[in-house]
Amino acid sequence: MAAASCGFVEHHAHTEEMFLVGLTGGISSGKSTVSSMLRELGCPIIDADVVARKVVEPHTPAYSRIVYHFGPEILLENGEIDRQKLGQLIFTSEEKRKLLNSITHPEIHKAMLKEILFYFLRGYRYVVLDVPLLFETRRLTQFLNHTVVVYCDPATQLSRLMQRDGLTQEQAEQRVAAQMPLNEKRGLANHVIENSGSREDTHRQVLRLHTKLEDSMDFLLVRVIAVAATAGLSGILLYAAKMFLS
Ligand SMILES: CC(C)(COP(=O)(O)OP(=O)(O)OC[C@H]1O[C@@H](n2cnc3c(N)ncnc32)[C@H](O)[C@@H]1O)[C@@H](O)C(=O)NCCC(=O)NCCS
Ligand SMILES: Nc1ncnc2c1ncn2[C@@H]1O[C@H](COP(=O)(O)OP(=O)(O)OP(=O)(O)O)[C@@H](O)[C@H]1O
Repeated sequence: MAAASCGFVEHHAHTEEMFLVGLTGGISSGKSTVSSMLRELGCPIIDADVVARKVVEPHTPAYSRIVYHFGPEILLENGEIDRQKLGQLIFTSEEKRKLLNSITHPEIHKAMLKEILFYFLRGYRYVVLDVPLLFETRRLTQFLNHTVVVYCDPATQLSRLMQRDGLTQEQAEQRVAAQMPLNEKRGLANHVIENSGSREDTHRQVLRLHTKLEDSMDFLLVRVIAVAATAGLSGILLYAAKMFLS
């Protein structure tokens, strides 16, 4: 079985050798930055924010339920959901946020599962799931072998968020407050990427993480070889016993 970069193996997939990596963090802490670095290294990434956009496209079940509950005033002229408007509603009301989550999250998880299967069928050994609300929903954590939190200090997170999304400080603080504190998430993860510094510094840490994930795969290969060797040895012993007894 030939192993190549980032969990990709030629030939068919074996479910017992597959594993999932959860990548999370806070809003604007740098998940996309880290996941694009991992993607450049060849890792298969499933981005929950991208999936979340697909499952609310017009004519989908989640779209109909959002329009039913939030009203047609939530739509743009072309019929698509006005994400900015919906964002303003759900980041200022916990009740509305919970309602939107109850509509979108089951659809997001189903669509992600399909993508995971697609990667595994193509022979990838592991898939990285970029999920902002990984520890808030906890639905996926039981399936993960590694969890990675992209951390940055609160002041840097706030200023990057304000700058990227053109938000006021109050709006940015509301969005940060809608999630589990980043410090708490850091304590729940197996691996932490500290992204308060430069991109180069983050890149160095991503390279180290990548090596660790590849090593996990080596461990699995060693395990497979050990099992094969044990099976081979048992075969020889069985053959010797038969010869001895006959
Ligand atoms: C509220 C929406 C319309 C805002 O869309 P917009 O394009 O402006 O932002 P985008 O989707 O890129 O999300 C940006 C970030 O906001 C944060 N965020 C998004 N939804 C939520 C939520 N329900 N609760 C807390 N934080 C959230 C995440 O950190 C995410 O990375 C959109 O985020 C949405 O539909 N959210 C509900 C689905 C969801 O939970 N998505 C997160 C992935 S599981
Ligand atoms: N190390 C860094 N140095 C400078 N700017 C950075 C660094 N890391 C990320 N940024 C910038 O900070 C902003 C947030 O980063 P990014 O989009 O990767 O976060 P995110 O966690 O994916 O956000 P969200 O979950 O809200 O989509 C972006 O504008 C990005 O270019």
